[in-house]
Amino acid sequence: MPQPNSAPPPALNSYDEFTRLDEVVLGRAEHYTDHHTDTSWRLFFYDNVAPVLGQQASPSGEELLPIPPQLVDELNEDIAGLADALTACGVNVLRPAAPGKDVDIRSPYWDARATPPLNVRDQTIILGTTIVETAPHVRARIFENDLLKPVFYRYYEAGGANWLSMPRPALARDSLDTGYFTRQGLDVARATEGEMAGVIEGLGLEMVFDGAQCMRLGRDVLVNVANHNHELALRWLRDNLRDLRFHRLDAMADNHIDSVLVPLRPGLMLLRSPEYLKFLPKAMQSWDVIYAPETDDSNFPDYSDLGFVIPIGSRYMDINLLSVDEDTVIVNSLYPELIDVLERRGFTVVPVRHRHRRLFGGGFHCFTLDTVRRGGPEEYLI
Ligand SMILES: NC(=[NH2+])NCCC[C@H](N)C(=O)O
Repeated sequence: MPQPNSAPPPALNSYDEFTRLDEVVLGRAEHYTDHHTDTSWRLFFYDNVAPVLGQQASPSGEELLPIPPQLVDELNEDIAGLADALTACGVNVLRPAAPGKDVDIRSPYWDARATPPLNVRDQTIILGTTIVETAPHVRARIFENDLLKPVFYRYYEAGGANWLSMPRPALARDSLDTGYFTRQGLDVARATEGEMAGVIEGLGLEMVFDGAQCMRLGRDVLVNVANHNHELALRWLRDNLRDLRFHRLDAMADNHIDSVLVPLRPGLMLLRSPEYLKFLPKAMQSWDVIYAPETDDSNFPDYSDLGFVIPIGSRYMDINLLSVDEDTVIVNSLYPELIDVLERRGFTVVPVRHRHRRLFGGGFHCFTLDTVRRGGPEEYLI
């Protein structure tokens, strides 16, 4: 509960990715001890992990893949740098509660080692003045938002904020759609074999969706739909948030799109490559584009000595920048090529080091949930 003398929190208001940021939730990585590489995890990261599954992911059929603690310490150091940079930019930084221990969770159909609330972009979308909790794909993440509840109640108690939650999926044996991969001719056996989850008779594909499948542009929201799990979620969004216009992006990526596309200001976006233009709404195809510059392998740490080499994120993770306002962006200092391009376009770049972005599946946009920005439900797609 708020202390009697503390200033009232600002009202939840977040309609876009680029207007002036006043308050943000920044994830944390304590107790990130393992990747629980069950079927839900393997399918979620299949684009990145398929080539290495069967090698490092489960060397002896074990589902828990221990993460060397040194890497988590270094990740926490880099997140502390991000917190300092945000504060120096005048942004109020809130944190999820800490898990306080390694957490094992169990549903009637499966069990999992819980993931800490690091990529807080994923299980929630702020749509204007509404907190929308989404429907996790990865079983290990199903209770992750519990640790954000103190923050959500802070806004809810202050008034002005609505709070909705998609139906919580059971994530039973047949809940997840493998269609995105099979349509590309890929064999998903390496993800689905050894599936431990129980069956719920009569339950097929469920609504399953992550917040990071959306990009917000005022009244318009782009939504990546790569399979039937997502299709159900898009319908739910349309039914429940009637003042917003949702634009379906047809399988622009397997799930998240924030390492493909980041709108920088009205009329200008950062895009992974020209191949992605065709997925965007017509009105956006005429925007000015900054394409992600090539980067060097030397900008990525070498993990061979640690024997831990599962990249769950792609080489493009650093597209995933966070805008403080339409002229100021926080960018990984280990992507100097992008910093250079943005500075030449007149941006003030705040460089923050982030070493292990490919191991924890997130960049600065993923690690943050921007709860208070100044923009409203503007019309940017005209
Ligand atoms: N919000 C996030 N966790 N985004 C991460 C997207 C990562 C994307 N799948 C890639 O490998 O590039």
